[in-house]
This record gives sequence, structure tokens and C-alpha cells, in this order.
Amino acid sequence: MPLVTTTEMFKKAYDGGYAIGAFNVNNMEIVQGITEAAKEEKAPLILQVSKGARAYANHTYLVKLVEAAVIECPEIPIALHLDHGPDFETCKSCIDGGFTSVMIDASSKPFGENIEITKKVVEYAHDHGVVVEAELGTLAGVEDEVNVKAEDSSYTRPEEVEEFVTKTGCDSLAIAIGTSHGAYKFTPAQCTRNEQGILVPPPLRFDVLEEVSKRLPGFPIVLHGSSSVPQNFVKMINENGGKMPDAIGIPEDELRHAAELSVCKINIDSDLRLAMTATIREHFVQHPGDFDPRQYLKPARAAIKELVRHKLIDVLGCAGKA
Ligand SMILES: O=C(CO)COP(=O)(O)O
Ligand SMILES: O=C[C@H](O)COP(=O)(O)O
Ligand SMILES: [Zn+2]
Ligand SMILES: [Zn+2]
Repeated sequence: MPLVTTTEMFKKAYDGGYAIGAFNVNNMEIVQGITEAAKEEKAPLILQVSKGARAYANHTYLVKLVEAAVIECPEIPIALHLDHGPDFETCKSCIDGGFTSVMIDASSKPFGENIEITKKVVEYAHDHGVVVEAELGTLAGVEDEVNVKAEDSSYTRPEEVEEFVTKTGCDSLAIAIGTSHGAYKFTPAQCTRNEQGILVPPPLRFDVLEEVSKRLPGFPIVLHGSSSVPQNFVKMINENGGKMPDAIGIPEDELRHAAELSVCKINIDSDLRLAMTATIREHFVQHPGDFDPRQYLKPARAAIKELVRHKLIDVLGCAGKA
């Protein structure tokens, strides 16, 4: 089947109490690792491309890689989504250039301006059969080299969501409930220790999510910054010449719970980066003579595939839903 929008996927995910994985892609091995897992697990899939990915790999290369994945995986629905579209022009260029979904992220702008910009993108997108994700609230962390400090982040205000969705006509809404971008989502000081001595981060604001959902019944909610920062990969990185002290992510239990509620799209990028980097670092230490990129990119791709398989089956609940 050709690239699809997220409309049908979100409807089924909302009613079925699961979420679709939205994975960031930057090169061929990442596209292949993700799509091979989704194909084998019969999971609907969102592949997303950031401004940084377009700058790194080039729009055409990324679209063609995703189109190749669509040919290789005819049995699963795949959407191609622009992640964190910074302005109308970038969204327009992706809408004109083959994407089926775009995010306009004007969440750092004042409420009225966010509505204006989002509405303009929605009008153009809907005229072209493309769906739009918008955002209310500000996540902490790094995206496109912009670093939002924890003190500048803010939770979504539930009292704003109905007006925002009605006035903009957006198709899904990303909200801020305590997730953040990158591999350092919490400091150890913010965490407590459980009986096994493992750091447990402060809980997500499920009260905010529930209040939002009450005001927007049936409306798909999106969670950004939802990597769990698997500690086995952090350990592999640190034991093989890397230096990632205190990398902490979102506990999988919380993501599972969010997926059962109104969250229909869960964004994961950092975990893919960790899987790839850990595998390559270990490979270089174990095989110092290797210099053919295929020797280390092959296990890196396999690590991404197994990570994604785990997310689809054990976290998102979307395996078998294609
Ligand atoms: O939100 C994301 C992409 O938009 C990715 O978040 P992570 O950094 O937690 O993977
Ligand atoms: O939201 C952030 C995503 O992880 C994309 O990251 P990037 O801007 O470094 O490509
Ligand atoms: Zn944002
Ligand atoms: Zn994001």
C-alpha cells in the first residue's frame, strides 16, 4: 500500500488502547532496522524526519528511502511525518514533497500566535490531503540544536486545548506532561531509588493528560521525548570508551499506561541513537581491525531492529495491529 496519513491509525489506536511508534530516521540503516521490525511484527508505523535530518541526509534521500521501505513492506501502513516543523515554509515543502503528515511546532510562541501559524499550516495541509500535529506546552531538552532548559519548560494548560483545537483544526496534539528530548531527561537528584537501587524519575503528570482527554474526547494525543534510555545500552557505551553519565529516560510502564489512554503516537529517537552507538562502540573495541562500514553498521541495524521490536510488542502494544 502507498504511504498513508495517520487518521485511520490513530482512530484504531485510540479505540484499541494502544499507541503507534513514531521513530526518527536519518539514514538507510535506521530506516531498515525500524521497518524490518514493524513488518515482522505487523505493526502500523510512523517514520518521522526532523529539520536536522533533512539538513543531514537531504529531503529527497529520506523520502526515497522511506518509499523503498513502503515497497519492501507492502503489508503494513506507513506514514511519513515531519517532526517539529519550525515554520509554514518547512511544512509546505514537506507537504509538496511527499509527506503524509506534518507537525507545526509553534509551542514556544504566545498562544494566539501558535493558533495563527498552526491554522495556516492546517489549511494548506488539508487542501493537499495531509494531516497536522500541533503542540501546546514546552518540553525541556534538545531538539534541532535548541536547548530548552528545565526551568523554561512548561506543562500543557488543559484549559487551553479546546479553543486551540477548534480554532486551528489540527488533527492531533502534542502535550507536555513531563517528558523531554534527549538522553538526559532527569538529574539523579530529581529521582528516587527503588529496592534494586535503580533510579526512578518523578512520575509524568497523568492528571494533565486526563484533564486534556476529558476536554477532547476521542482526540489523538502525542507524546514527544519518550525514549526510555535503556540502561544496558548506556552501560555498553560507558564500558566501551563512551562517556554518558547519568543518562535517564521515561520508564516503560508509564509509556504503556499513556498508550492505553488517549496517547496515540509516541515519539522515540534517542533510544535508536543509543542502540546504534552502543553497538558500534562495542564492535570497535572487540574488532579493532575492522574498517569496512558494513562490518559495524550491520550489527547496529540489527540492534535497532530488536529495540523497535521490543517497543512495538512490549511498550506501545501495536504489534499485530497492521
Ligand atoms: O520527541 C522526539 C522526537 O520528536 C524524540 O524524543 P526522545 O529524545 O526521547 O527520543
Ligand atoms: O525532537 C527531537 C528529535 O529527536 C530530532 O532530533 P534532531 O533535531 O537532532 O534531528
Ligand atoms: Zn516543541
Ligand atoms: Zn519531539
